[in-house]
Amino acid sequence: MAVYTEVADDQLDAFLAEYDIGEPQSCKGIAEGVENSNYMLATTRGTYFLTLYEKRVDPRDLPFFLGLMDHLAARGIPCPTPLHGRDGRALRTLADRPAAIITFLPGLWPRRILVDHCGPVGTALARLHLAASDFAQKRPNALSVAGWRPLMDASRERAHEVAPGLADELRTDLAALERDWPADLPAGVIHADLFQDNVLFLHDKLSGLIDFYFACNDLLAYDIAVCLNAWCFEPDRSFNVTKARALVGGYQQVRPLSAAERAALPLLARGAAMRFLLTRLYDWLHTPPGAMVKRKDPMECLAWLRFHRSIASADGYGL
Ligand SMILES: Nc1ncnc2c1ncn2[C@@H]1O[C@H](COP(=O)(O)OP(=O)(O)OP(=O)(O)O)[C@@H](O)[C@H]1O
Ligand SMILES: N[C@@H](CCO)C(=O)O
Repeated sequence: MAVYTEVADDQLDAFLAEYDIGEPQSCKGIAEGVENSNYMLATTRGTYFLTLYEKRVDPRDLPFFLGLMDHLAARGIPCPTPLHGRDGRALRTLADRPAAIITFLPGLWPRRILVDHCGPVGTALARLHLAASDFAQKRPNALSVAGWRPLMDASRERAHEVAPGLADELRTDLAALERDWPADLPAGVIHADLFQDNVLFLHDKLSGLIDFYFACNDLLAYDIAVCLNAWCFEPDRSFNVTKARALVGGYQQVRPLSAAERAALPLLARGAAMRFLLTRLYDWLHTPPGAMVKRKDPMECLAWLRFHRSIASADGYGL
């Protein structure tokens, strides 16, 4: 259960006294999620989402994440809005942790991805990119190509515990990605983790984009590449070109891709598969037994990576 930090009643009362959102009625821990402690907070005025940021979030990044949500919500993106206290601050301290209250969005994330989910996800992603284009704060992507070798080094010696020969297999991919990674494609603020559990739907309509805690500045097309991995593979790990067409089609209704972005998609998708493989591999090997963190399967990403390796152009995705 993702409640690492318990909040005592008097701590909550003192915290809420800084806001103008009524009296607390209940504050229930939310079991899902692994990074932070999350609570559904009901007050006499409404329902809110309270997060206490745990150790994997660098507190120095929080003004970027909260400022970005403010910026996007003000431009009509269906993302949570941070609540500001009477002193104007959205970020404060609760139970010795950095903490913030954000609006509670309606909807549920889709347990089974359908083609009909993919178009709206692409469209929402493109809108996010455009809406963030005048966001002033910057946050480099620590998990882009320059960050992959150190991550690999941290797992190399034990990678065979996950799959025999894994480190050797990844060596060639990593070298190719480092050599060919594009530098001159359109860049801006990206979500960087728009997986199915970060998109809410209500009555078949996209109702929310959440979890901006990997957002950063990077290539816009890389965000599409993340989504090709996250949304277009079936549980049997086969690639679904209909989903890819819907996703990229939805994106291009709002922001058409340049020829160079289109051409770069196979490499970017291979890179995105590498990024999630390496963080999952690291967590797999370094999470102590009994920890509350639910580990995700790195082998799923290896299947994605192998597929993208075999794709020569965007045509290979049915685009
Ligand atoms: N603003 C929000 N409104 C409504 N539900 C939300 C909101 N933010 C998150 N949730 C829901 O709360 C749960 C936990 O959130 P989330 O997944 O962001 O947690 P997390 O600790 O950051 O973990 P992770 O990074 O692993 O996803 C999820 O079920 C998500 O759908
Ligand atoms: N979306 C990530 C988990 C971190 O949010 C993954 O699937 O590995």
